[in-house]
Amino acid sequence: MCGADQTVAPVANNDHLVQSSDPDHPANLIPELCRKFYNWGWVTGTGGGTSIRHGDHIFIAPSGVQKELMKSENIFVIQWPTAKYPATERNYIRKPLKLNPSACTPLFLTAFEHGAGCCIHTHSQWAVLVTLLVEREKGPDACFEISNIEQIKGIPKGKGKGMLGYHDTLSIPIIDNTAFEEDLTSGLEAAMNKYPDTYAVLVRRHGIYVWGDNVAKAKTQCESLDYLFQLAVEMHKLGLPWVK
Ligand SMILES: CSC[C@@H](O)[C@@H](O)C(=O)COP(=O)(O)O
Ligand SMILES: [Zn+2]
Repeated sequence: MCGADQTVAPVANNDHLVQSSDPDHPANLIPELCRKFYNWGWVTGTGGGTSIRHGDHIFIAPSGVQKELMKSENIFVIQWPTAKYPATERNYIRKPLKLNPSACTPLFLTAFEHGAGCCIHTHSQWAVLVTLLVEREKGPDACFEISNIEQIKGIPKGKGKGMLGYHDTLSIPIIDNTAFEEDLTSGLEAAMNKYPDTYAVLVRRHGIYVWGDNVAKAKTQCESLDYLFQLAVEMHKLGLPWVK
C-alpha cells in the first residue's frame, strides 16, 4: 500500500508488546503454560501463576482471574530492571484495562533479580502436603530433603554447577505463609540468600515458587519437584524414609 492517504494506527497502551504470531512469545506462552498447569492441579481456583523475562521486559499475568482462560491481551508488561516496591511505582509499560497485576509480582521480580528467565508459582497439593510433613520446629532451617531417587537429576546443583546426581541430597527451603502474597517477599529473599544454589522455595500451607534460567528449565524443574513431592507423600504413607 502506498499514497498520501496511508494512515498509521495509533499505538494504544503498547498493545504491540503482547501481540505476536510466535507461539514462543511470552504473551502467548504464559496463557498456554497456565492451561497446562491448570490441568496438572497447579493453578486452580485462580491460585498460582507464572511470569517470564524476555530481554528488558517482564510479562506478568493479571490477579484473581481464571489462569487457564487467560489471553495474551490480559498480560501486563514491566520494563526491566525495576524497583519491587512500592507496588504503585512499578514501571508497567503495558497495563490491561480493568485488571490488576498478579499479587505474586514482587516474588517473581525477586526470582528475576536472582538471574531467572521464568518463575512459576503453584498451589500443587503435593507441595502443600510436603510442607506439612516437614517438622515446623525447625523454623527458618526447615527444608524438604530427599535422596537416591532418579528424578533428582532433573534439578540443578546451582548456577553453572551441573545437575544433582542420584546420590546427592536435594534440599528445598520452606518459608512460612503470610496473610498477603507480597509479604512473602522478604522470606523468599532470606531463603535465597541462605540457600544461594536453590531454584525453588516451598511456602508452608500454600505452595511453591520455582524458577529457571529459561522457560523450559523452570517448567521441567517444577515438574521434577512435583513428581518428587508426590512420591515423598506416598513414601511417607508407607513409612519409607526420604533420605537414605
Ligand atoms: C486462590 S487466591 C490465591 C492468591 O492469594 C495467591 O496465593 C496466588 O497464588 C495468585 O495470586 P494472583 O494475584 O491471582 O496472581
Ligand atoms: Zn499463591
